[in-house]
Amino acid sequence: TTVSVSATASHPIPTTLWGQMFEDISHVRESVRIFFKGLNPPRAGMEDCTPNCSKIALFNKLPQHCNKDTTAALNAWLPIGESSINVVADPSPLSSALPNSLVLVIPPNVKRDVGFANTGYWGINFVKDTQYTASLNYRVPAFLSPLNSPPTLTISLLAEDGSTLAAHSTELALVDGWTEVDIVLTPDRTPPSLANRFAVTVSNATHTSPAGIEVHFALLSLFPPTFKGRKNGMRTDIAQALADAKPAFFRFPGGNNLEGQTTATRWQWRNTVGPLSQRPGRVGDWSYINTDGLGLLEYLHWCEDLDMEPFMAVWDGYSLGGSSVTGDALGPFIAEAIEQINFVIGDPNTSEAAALRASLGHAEPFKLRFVEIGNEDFVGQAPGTVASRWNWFATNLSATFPQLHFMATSRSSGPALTPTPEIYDAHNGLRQTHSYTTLCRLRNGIKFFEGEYASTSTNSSNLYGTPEQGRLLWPTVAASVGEAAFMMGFERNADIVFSSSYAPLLGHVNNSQWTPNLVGFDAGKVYKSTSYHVQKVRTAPSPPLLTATPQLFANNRGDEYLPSTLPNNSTSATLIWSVTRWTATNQLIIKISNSAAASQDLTFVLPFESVSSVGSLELLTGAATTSNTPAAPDLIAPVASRIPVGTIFNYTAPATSFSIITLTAQ
Ligand SMILES: O=S(=O)(O)O[C@H]1C[C@H](O)[C@@H](O)[C@@H]1CO
Repeated sequence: TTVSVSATASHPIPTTLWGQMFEDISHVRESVRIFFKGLNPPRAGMEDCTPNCSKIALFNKLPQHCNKDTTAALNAWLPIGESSINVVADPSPLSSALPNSLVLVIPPNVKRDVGFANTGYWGINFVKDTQYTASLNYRVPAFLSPLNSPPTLTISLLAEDGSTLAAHSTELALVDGWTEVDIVLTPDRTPPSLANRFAVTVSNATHTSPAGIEVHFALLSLFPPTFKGRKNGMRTDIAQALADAKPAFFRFPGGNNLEGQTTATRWQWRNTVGPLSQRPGRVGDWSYINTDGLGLLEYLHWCEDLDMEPFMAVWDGYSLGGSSVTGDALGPFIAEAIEQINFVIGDPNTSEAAALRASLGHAEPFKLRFVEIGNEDFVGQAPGTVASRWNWFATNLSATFPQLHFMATSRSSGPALTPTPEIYDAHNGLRQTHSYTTLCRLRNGIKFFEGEYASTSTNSSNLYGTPEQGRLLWPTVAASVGEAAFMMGFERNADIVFSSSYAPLLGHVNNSQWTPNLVGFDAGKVYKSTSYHVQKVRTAPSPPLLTATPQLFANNRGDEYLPSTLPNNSTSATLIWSVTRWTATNQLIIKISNSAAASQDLTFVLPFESVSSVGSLELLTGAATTSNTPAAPDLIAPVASRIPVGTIFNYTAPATSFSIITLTAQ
């Protein structure tokens, strides 16, 4: 195949082309940050726990949305010694948002320590000399019978064999009301496994009260060191992996998890900001409870810390259960969206929501240009309701915030919306072989955010089935090579595709509601998939450096597109390429995706006077069905090398491979 390249760029590559989308799916929101968090009380009449609830366990919210006295409310909680533990609606709760407590009952005449422990999100990773920040609240409803000395409260980190890695003891305050304990625990060694525990015990509490003595606990949390030291921040290894992919934007809070199954259980920004004790959490849309310990302000800090701009969604009246609000009834929800936006960009002197932001330490507005109206507002829609809701939201929000760009999330093919959307967030599931043609959209002034795509299955007629039906558990080399081809379609169409993101971004390997995911993780490690290696994209237009750890799309976005011989764009095509240029350094970036089972030869013809004689090659290849998995996390990684190039040069793309060739040409 001969590829002739034009020296005249057809269009720029937008800096927003590559980014990340995030939502609380597969337990990412909590376990990427906290080992476990506050126990939260069930509000009256909360839904019964679904079986999955037992998977949520950890200290988080579990009990909040599970009726008390249920085994689900105690999952991952273990009694220590001759104690019994339970979750109750506390008559004197820590806060109205958290009306439940975990109750430790200390029986009479107990001789040994009693208490409870938590096993974390399928384990807890402790490392020697690392500082873990523990916090809890307790109250002793009825004072212990007069004792010769006050009981001792001990908070400790335990290894699988029960040995103590770190511990801190304080006197149990026999006062009416809640006492907060905040301490730092530093393990004196690294335990051999992840099967470790966070433990709370009470000693020296001997008494003779036949019914036993209760100690109530609430809002317990344990934080590892966080990315950039943010309070209530992100686990450093996961945040670093995401940062290394140099995302230009960050879409949040969903995805399905924005929508709620009902209007009442939608994501509500105000319930996700302020002190953790004031965050009631909600029944999320992926079969488990969201504590909302990671809320709107934490998302915005995340954007600042990774130099990403927010693509923030507002709830638009439609919920996954099929209920939708339309017409005048949308008023309160439009007001809620206006306050949410004002929390991000408003003036603290004129907006209460902006003043709340200032009171939480960020007086300056955050950077915000793009706001999505809902998510996938085409699923199960009563005809036309989305048109009505879009009209209400787009009309009111653009009148209030004329500087913002609003994205529609219904299908651009219909129903017709007024006002005409400037942008649609299109979602493309992809089969294993790229569907390059999908991208040839109408050019009618509309811009596209390819907001969710991934190669999900080897079965093009069943993209979201079971593994037996072809669904991928992990990205495979073939899937990632297919995505690379699809992504080159974004470059070729970057005059109308201004942004794109793979979905889902993250998934806990011990309990995912979706596969494949770009980055997997467990309590101790991060697993970078073959698709993650393809995704890494730089935002800043600076020359790609042949770094020690080769990056693929990262460092290789280029800032303008050079037309070249168009590849065969049938869905059976197996050889796709694109050429972009860094104008600052006259470097060409040639990307080639070969999804065939055999290598394919290409000849590049470059219309430049002088071309470097040696180029850098970053190559991702391997057996088509291989994946990086927890068992073999680094099986497939990009390999950097140098190859001969020139004004005319040949390149053989290996079978099932994605290649990036960088050279200088002027
Ligand atoms: O079942 S789907 O609609 O395909 O769910 C997809 C689309 C939705 O926005 C996101 O939350 C989810 C996983 O990426």
